Amino acid sequence: MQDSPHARHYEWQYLDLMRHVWEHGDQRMDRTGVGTRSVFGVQLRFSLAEEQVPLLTTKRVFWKAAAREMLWFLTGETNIRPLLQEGVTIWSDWPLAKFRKASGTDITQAEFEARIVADEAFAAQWGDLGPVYGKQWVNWDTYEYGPDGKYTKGKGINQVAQVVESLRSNPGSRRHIIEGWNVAELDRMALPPCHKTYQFHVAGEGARARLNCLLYQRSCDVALGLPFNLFGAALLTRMMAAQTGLQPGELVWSGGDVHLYLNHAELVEEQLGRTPEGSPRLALVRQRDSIFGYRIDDFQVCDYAPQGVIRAPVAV
Ligand SMILES: Nc1nc(=O)c2c([nH]1)NC[C@@H]1CN(c3ccc(C(=O)N[C@@H](CCC(=O)O)C(=O)O)cc3)CN21
Ligand SMILES: O=c1ccn([C@H]2C[C@H](O)[C@@H](COP(=O)(O)O)O2)c(=O)[nH]1
Repeated sequence: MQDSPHARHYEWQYLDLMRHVWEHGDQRMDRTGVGTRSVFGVQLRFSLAEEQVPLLTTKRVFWKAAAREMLWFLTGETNIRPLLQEGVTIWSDWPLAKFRKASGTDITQAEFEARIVADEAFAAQWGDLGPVYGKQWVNWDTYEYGPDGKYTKGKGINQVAQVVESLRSNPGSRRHIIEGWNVAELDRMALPPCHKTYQFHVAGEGARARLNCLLYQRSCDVALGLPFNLFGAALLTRMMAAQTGLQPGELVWSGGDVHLYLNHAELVEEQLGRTPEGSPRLALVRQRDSIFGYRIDDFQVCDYAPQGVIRAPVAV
């Protein structure tokens, strides 16, 4: 349907969801103390064919920050330093809050970030988020059990490399999964994974075989997180397709607790007054030898002329 010029713009799914959550969501207090309106169990579908990408046009989304975050996951990094070196500040709040509490100072976010960038030892001590996405994706801990019942650390599992391999060698498999929810390590993570499970699926055969992706997100901040998460999942799927010789198919996004923070009222009102326009395209301008070889300059977004930025506070 999305290929027809008369089809409804893909972004109405997002705006309809935002309206539904705001008007019908269950209002409650949440972990952050801000309060949300929440609905449970949502599905959205977006075509990734012909370079389509679910990038919002009713506000400017800083897609390069989302792309850099995705590339950072693929490196296995869990320290915010490499992100900050590239100007991406979306993960700073948690280490900052921890440092303020421990040091008893009220250092500004900018000062804290500058110090993480300038001082490697400081970054090692204060910039790490624990075993979050990157660690689980490319280096999930294993154990080797000895005959005495004792065990030693085994070699980490690179789930991303394994899925690339399984898509190539066994496309019909129903087990192409990247999982972030490592139950035993949740307590050491700054934030347990939100976009926790990515499942891939191959439809069709030969040169027309398509790669679909289903992302299950257990908890979703519709205003700030979802625009990033949709773009990130589309980008991951495009890289996966390029690495496995498949055509990009469909992104199915599935949410558990899907919410709007109560202090996002102005954003909601402003954005729901806007109408989606245009069809941005995501181009991969360079092929790499491995899914771990992509750089930010390998991605271009064309025909993106969004409406203005809408700022909103992030709940920590
Ligand atoms: N409450 C909350 N919402 C989230 O979306 C979220 C978290 N926490 N914690 C972990 C990560 C960090 N993420 C974030 C954090 C901040 C923005 C944000 O402020 N975005 C702004 C500006 C982005 C920029 O300047 O690059 C936006 O307008 O989208 C987005 C995603 C997504 N996640
Ligand atoms: O990629 C992300 C990361 C985080 N979020 C949001 C979802 C929630 O609002 C918070 C996480 O709080 P929990 O209490 O751990 O659910 O961050 C997101 O939407 N996308």
